[in-house]
Amino acid sequence: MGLRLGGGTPKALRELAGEPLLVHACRRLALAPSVAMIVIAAPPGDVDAVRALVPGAVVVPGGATRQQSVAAALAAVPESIEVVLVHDAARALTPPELVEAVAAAVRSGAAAVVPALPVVDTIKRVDAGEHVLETVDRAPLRVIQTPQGFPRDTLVRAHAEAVDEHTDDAGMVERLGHKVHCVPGSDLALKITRPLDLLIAESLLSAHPLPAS
Ligand SMILES: Nc1ccn([C@@H]2O[C@H](COP(=O)(O)OP(=O)(O)OP(=O)(O)O)[C@@H](O)[C@H]2O)c(=O)n1
Ligand SMILES: C[C@](O)(CO)[C@H](O)COP(=O)(O)O
Repeated sequence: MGLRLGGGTPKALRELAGEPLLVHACRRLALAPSVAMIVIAAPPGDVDAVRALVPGAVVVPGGATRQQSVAAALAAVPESIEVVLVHDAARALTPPELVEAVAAAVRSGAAAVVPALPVVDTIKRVDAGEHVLETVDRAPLRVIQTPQGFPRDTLVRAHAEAVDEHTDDAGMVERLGHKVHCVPGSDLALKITRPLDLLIAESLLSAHPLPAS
């Protein structure tokens, strides 16, 4: 619903440079040679609007949580598709090269692939009163982005066997005991979450337009 971004419109439909985030995201996905089809889990009240925005995509109603939305979209992926990438419309400027790198790593045999960036700030753990308990070693920490890639069967099993809510799909595959492989993430794949992120995205978009087709 884009509550942290504000504005009263489901986030995927909020505009960046005159076009919905969803359209920016799908355009970049479609430019990755590995992407054969796009399935969108849309806000349930906006399914028709989303179909009109991305005519080539399969559109299904999303769920109450991100995990439920992914499960709904996954159920609409044909059996013939062997590699599934799960992406956030909120990461609207994710470059096609990153999409392709994730798909390639899955094809090379990984059970789960995530784009990862190093942590740039000092990280501290705090108690309920906001008192610092410890300063965490940030060297082994990573910020995780999307798209996240999986062999279809692995992702289907992870969703079928999930007993609690996860903030990403790789976390569910991790729970099955599989190794999750990191590929270098991208600053362009930032998740547009707060109003500041929209300003940053505007600036990134003018600095990194897609090549004219
Ligand atoms: N029920 C939901 C909730 C989120 N998402 C998607 O998951 C991605 C990451 O979620 P987030 O950034 O948390 O989006 P919102 O849930 O819209 O944000 P907020 O929590 O601020 O409302 C977004 O592309 C969003 O569209 C989804 O498909 N289904
Ligand atoms: C999937 C994700 O984008 C990876 O960083 C993130 O976990 C989504 O989290 P949100 O709380 O639903 O924004």
